[in-house]
Amino acid sequence: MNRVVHPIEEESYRRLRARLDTSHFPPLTRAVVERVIHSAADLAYADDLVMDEGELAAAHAALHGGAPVVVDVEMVGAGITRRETVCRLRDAVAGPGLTRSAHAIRLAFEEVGPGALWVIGNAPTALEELLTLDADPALVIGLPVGFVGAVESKAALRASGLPAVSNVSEKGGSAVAAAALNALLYHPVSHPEESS
Ligand SMILES: C/C1=C2N=C(/C=C3N=C(/C(C)=C4\N[C@@](C)([C@@H]5N=C1[C@](C)(CCC(=O)O)[C@H]5CC(=O)O)[C@@](C)(CC(=O)O)[C@@H]4CCC(=O)O)[C@@](C)(CC(=O)O)[C@@H]\3CCC(=O)O)C(C)(C)[C@@H]/2CCC(=O)O
Repeated sequence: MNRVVHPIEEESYRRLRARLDTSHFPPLTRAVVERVIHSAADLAYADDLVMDEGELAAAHAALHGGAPVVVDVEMVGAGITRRETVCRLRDAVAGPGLTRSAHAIRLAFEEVGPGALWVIGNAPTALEELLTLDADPALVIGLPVGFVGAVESKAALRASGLPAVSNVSEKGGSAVAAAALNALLYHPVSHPEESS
């Protein structure tokens, strides 16, 4: 995607790189780490985020091949401005032992089926629910925030073996999760003829 980068964003990246050497990260990992840090102004994410370059490469191809993108809450979708997203929170209802966010994940899976990219930035219960489904995701960006359940749900994501972007701490949030997806959206698609 050809994107015109605003001078303020350019300056933000210049200052970020002056304070943190990210050059040792492989390309997609670097793109995600930098965009998350850029969105949160929090350099500590460099040691907190967990991801795998090979999984990112496969997810990047799926994303640019048209795989659907599902988000847990509208706030995450609002941050992903260059791609349509699926969010079923408005249709969801809370029940005994079920948050609206978790129900929304069930509804979204019924809509999109396997192979989607899932972006969870708010609700730990949404991530927990996703892990109970046979969703065969292209990627799970699991970056819910908070004191209750966020750390545990992200640890469960890592233990699941699914392709994932997560972090170890209580930090996260809608803007950070949207930024991680945007990093993959903005990263150029290389064509075989360009590398020969
Ligand atoms: C427990 C919940 C937490 N919410 C957090 C932080 C924020 N949530 C905002 C908003 C507007 C929404 N949060 C809901 C998702 C709502 N939040 C919850 C739930 C009660 C349970 C989720 C869970 O534990 O997994 C959840 C309701 C539900 O039944 O699922 C939201 C749907 C509530 C609503 O309006 O009905 C709503 C989502 C709106 C959307 O679609 O975008 C905040 C903006 C609230 C605020 O002003 O404080 C904020 C946004 C943070 C962000 O970056 O996303 C926590 C901190 C994640 C908290 C988790 C537990 C904790 O540790 O406190």
